[in-house]
Amino acid sequence: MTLITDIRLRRILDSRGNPTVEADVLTESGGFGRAAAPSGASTGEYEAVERPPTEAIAAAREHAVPRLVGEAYAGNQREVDAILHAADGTDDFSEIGANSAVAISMAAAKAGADVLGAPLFQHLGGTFRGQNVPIPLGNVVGGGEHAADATDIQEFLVAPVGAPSVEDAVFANAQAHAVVADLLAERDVACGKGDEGAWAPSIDDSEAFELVEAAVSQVEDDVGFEVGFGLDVAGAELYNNDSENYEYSDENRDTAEQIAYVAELVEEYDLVYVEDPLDEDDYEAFAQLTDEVGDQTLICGDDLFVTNTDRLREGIDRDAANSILIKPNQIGTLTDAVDAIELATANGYDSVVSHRSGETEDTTIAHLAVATDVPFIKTGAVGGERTAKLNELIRIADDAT
Ligand SMILES: C=C(OP(=O)(O)O)C(=O)O
Ligand SMILES: [Mg+2]
Repeated sequence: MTLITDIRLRRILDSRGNPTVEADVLTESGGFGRAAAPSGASTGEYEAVERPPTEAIAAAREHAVPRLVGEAYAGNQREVDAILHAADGTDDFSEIGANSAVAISMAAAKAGADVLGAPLFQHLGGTFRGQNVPIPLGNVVGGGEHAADATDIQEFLVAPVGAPSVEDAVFANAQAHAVVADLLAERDVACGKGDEGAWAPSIDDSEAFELVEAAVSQVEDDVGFEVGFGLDVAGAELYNNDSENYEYSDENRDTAEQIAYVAELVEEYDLVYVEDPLDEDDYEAFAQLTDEVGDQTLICGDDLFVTNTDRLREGIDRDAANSILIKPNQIGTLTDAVDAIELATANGYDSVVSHRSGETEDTTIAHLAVATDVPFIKTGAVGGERTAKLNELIRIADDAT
């Protein structure tokens, strides 16, 4: 029934105005799935390779499409994804592009769900999933690679950890985003938004901490449940391999100083989440920080792990973190992403399913997060390509997908 009969690939726009790959998968019994690849800006060095969309599409048409059409069943995700790997023939999708691979992988999953007449999360996770919807981490202030002339730390994330429902959590994040705008206006700080819809003011990190702390506490008082905050430091972007320093606008920190700085931030602001506090090659420094504050907060590896089970296994062996960011396009298929989540869960790591800075209206990650029962999803606070996922989570909780 889910035999793939056609795959169509095209270039569409992403949220930055760049081209990305969209895939349609059609099946014998009329099933249809459509998905689009997101795209990172602060990409990890060890991610699967994103090719320019025109090249990725041509290569996938030549190598992958003929192996899938009339051969594979969209309902059998592992088979589809294994064929994508075999068709590519490299270990980083540098032939067909991780952007073509992930678009086809996700579109096949949607086609499989369509044939079943089931929501995507249920097709991916089984009938007992759907009761737990992850708490969204909402980016309200940011800079780094996502905005020019803004904070050094890439993302200040609101974490409504006490929210009784995903709907309450989504609205708390949006409220915090609005409160930050009011606080900036009171200070006469003009600003635009970064790639993920967070405010991107030209302020230093210490002022951003002050603002986000104030916004979070105002929202917490208003909503009556616990709202914390966290960070994506994007440490690899700050780290200079030559100077061996983390280079901030106002000062440089060596690795020991960076560990002490982040540990202090965790204490001072009671941070519930810290992503990529250190460089993507420095498992040892990650392990030191996790040893110091890992019992108080999530230390999450994004560029460190790149959704890759080999890198995650090394991290687990070295006690480098206690959580992993999951971005399907970092590794190229849903199977690989789910394998990373399962390895994490088996070893006591929390998984955080995540968007990319360049996004589309695609909602696959909302379903993936529910299907795999992860505690958190990071997908922005406002902006159409972000609210596409947030609103889908509300629909899933309302049994309306
Ligand atoms: C979402 C992120 O940014 P990008 O997509 O640019 O890697 C991130 O670093 O977590
Ligand atoms: Mg990150």
